[in-house]
Amino acid sequence: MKMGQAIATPPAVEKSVFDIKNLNLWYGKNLALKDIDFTIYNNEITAIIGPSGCGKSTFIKTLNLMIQNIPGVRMSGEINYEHTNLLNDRVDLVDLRKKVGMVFQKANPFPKSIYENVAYGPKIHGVKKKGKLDEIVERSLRDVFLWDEVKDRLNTSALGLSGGQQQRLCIARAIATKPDVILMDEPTSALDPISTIKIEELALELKKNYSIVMVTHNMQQAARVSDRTAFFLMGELIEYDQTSKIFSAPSDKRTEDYVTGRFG
Ligand SMILES: Nc1ncnc2c1ncn2[C@@H]1O[C@H](COP(=O)(O)OP(=O)(O)OP(=O)(O)O)[C@@H](O)[C@H]1O
Repeated sequence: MKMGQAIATPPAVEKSVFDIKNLNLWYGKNLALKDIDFTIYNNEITAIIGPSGCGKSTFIKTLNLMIQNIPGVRMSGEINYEHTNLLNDRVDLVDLRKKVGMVFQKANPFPKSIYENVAYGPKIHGVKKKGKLDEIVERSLRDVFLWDEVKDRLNTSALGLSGGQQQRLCIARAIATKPDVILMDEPTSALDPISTIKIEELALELKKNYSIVMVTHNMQQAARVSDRTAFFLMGELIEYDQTSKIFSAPSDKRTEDYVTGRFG
């Protein structure tokens, strides 16, 4: 190397968290996911978009195997997570769902106190000491920017919170067990615009420590928060790329038609 020559910074290595290959999923005889190849990367927000019925919810529910609760579901292919193919290897579902947490469209806090909602997961996973639980509850509620709003009413019912607060509580409940991945299935579709913005800001903050996969009907939301966007159509993954590319210069005409509002 010559004197004064700059040392090139090697490109950051993108680490994947899920590596999905040839995933097919049937509800009875109906093929709902067709040959999906999909890599989900660490510390990113991955948005899943597409018209109603294209398979977004089905896909996201394969990642923590929640889909298996539905009778008649059959899958083939590979869902590789932490060197394990979730479809072939024996998987401890309690452990998987600790690592791959989920938040739903409609906030679904347990009919218990705010404190108990957050402490629930850690207790199941063996944390018994009150001091440790207190610490986890406070940290989780701080991480979702809810602590200051609820610290004086931790022992009151979670059902007394507003919709937006309930959704942040559900995210706190998901992160209390220190997952790797948080799945969000239309997390803001039942919320007002201010609560929606709060959840989006929260997702941007959380991706520093977690990987987030977010199903959304709202294309502006995908464009605002996600690093990569996947466009599904009739069970197929049509295009998956950097979000900026999907919204400004998609490769597939069908993606372009969808993101420009020509159908959907
Ligand atoms: N429990 C089920 N049993 C049978 N078919 C189902 C079931 N759930 C979904 N499907 C079918 O699978 C396909 C994909 O549905 P899915 O709910 O994944 O779509 P989606 O993109 O999430 O739709 P939406 O945006 O309306 O929520 C649809 O044809 C749907 O009818």
